Amino acid sequence: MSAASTPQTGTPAATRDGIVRSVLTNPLGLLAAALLTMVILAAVFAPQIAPFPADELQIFKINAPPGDGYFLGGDGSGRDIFSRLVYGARNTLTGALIAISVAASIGVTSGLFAGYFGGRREVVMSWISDGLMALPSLIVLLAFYQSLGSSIQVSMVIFGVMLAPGFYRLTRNLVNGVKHELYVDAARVSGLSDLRIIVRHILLVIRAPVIIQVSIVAGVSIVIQAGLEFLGLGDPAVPTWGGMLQDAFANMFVVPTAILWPGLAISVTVASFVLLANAIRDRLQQGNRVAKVAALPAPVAASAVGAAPGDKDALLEVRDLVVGYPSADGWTEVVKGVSLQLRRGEVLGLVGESGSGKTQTAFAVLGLLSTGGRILSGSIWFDGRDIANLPEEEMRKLRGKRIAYVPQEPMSNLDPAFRIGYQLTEPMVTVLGISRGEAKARALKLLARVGMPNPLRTFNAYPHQISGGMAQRVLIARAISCNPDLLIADEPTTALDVTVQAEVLELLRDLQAEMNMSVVLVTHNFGVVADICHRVSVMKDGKVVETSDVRSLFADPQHDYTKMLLGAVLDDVTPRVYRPLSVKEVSA
Ligand SMILES: Nc1ncnc2c1ncn2[C@@H]1O[C@H](COP(=O)(O)OP(=O)(O)OP(=O)(O)O)[C@@H](O)[C@H]1O
Repeated sequence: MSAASTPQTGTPAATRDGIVRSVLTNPLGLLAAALLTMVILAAVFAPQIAPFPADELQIFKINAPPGDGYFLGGDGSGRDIFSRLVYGARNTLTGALIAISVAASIGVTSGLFAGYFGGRREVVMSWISDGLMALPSLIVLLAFYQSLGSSIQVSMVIFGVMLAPGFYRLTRNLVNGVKHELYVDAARVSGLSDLRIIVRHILLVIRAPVIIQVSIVAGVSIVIQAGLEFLGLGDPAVPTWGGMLQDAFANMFVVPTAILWPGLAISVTVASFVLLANAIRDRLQQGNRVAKVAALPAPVAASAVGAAPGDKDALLEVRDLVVGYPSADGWTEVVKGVSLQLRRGEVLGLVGESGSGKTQTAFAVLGLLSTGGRILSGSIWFDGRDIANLPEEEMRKLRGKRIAYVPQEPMSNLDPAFRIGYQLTEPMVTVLGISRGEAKARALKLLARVGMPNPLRTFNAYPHQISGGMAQRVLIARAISCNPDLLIADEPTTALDVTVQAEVLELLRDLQAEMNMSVVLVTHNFGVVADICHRVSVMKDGKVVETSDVRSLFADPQHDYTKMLLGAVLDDVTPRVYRPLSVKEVSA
């Protein structure tokens, strides 16, 4: 289940390549990247590109029209507008770079530490951040201009400090969102230092939103810088777009077109930064969908494969199921031609090592594959109907009512914001169409049935007020509340402690027998298989390598992989005596 709930993101390099490629395949992203590249190249190679030095005056070219070596004409002092635009790009981008560097280094560093360590550090940093945000940036810049002089670089340093709270808040919130992830705990437990965890694990996760913020702030800095220069607060000796705007504005009635060029340079550059940020954001919102997906083969249509099973007792028959996820090289198959059969009232164990495709097979039956996942071929016959790739509305009618699901992690499957009672009654009201009162009465009976000592108290409790074992019982109660024909349980006892595991397993077995439910039990625990299953399919690398009734599997495993799995479990242990109920006994 872990892999299913944690989509594969590939290596950082691959992800970076993916982002770059998809930004460049987005027309607006490509346009923005091309324009910004031109501006950056102009800034870097200004001395080579500009035909004249930025300050070279030609007295007879004052306000001259384009021509005679001045591509865009002369400004009010007889300087080449084109050359000043090119040098202006250099100074304007440098100013923006200063503001971003200051803002991002202060904001991201403090956000990382405040978010990660929390406590007083976070309180103090948040006060400072809130204080800075409360100050009006423009007034502060004017005040500093008065005392520090006309350097636009100094103004940009101060502006960077004023922008730092934006980065601080973003980073702190992102860190708060990821610092309790299991992989961060695992890194901590494995002895990594806090600094290393922050740099290796957390920074990597938060980098994309920070890049988007950088892009937006770059645009804002250019606008503010140009505004200050336009007000005459820059160094008149340094060519900048804002300074050019001021100069052109002064001569607006003589040469109205002169204002066009710096205005265009500022607008195009700022728009490019914003479009680039949007393109990156769009890419991130698409998750891991790669650009190639459109070219991949369409999934099979429902009912396109084979005929319904002849066996009237068969509730579920999975035939040659192939499940894939898009990757840079096409579809990666994670389930490779799985076939399973399940009769009414039967419990089928799906065993295999981690990553063998058990959960993906179960999720395909539920129609709940993670984003991008598809059934590429095969069929899933449920009660005489092929439900592979059934439209979502149709699938929704089956889920909950006819096919129910018990997850591995009870706590994360209960919404902490709602009482247990609401979470139990809501599906019944929606799926069965009964009244709230009826649903409540039924929920209380179910809670008593799954072994809650005080059903009413559990009904009124929030998820954090009950234990993991109780939460799993609640989820089992919810799963059976609409009398499903098929229950899919994905490692339902793995997250529980050993004594509770046995009780929950016993509960599942009793309920299965009482309701004559068919159950697919995903597990890697042969003890669980022996306790509750009638038949078992062993999976390896996305394929079923052996299917047999449980007794034969333990007595005479056929496949080497099954022998190896059993050997690993049964080494030095006397196999327990096993006698599951037969389907007939269960139905009787
Ligand atoms: N969203 C996804 N995108 C791409 N590959 C995935 C995705 N989810 C799962 N996989 C891959 O599918 C394969 C099978 O995963 P699955 O979760 O079915 O394994 P499992 O047998 O249930 O293992 P476990 O017992 O650890 O849950 C794994 O190689 C996994 O990496």
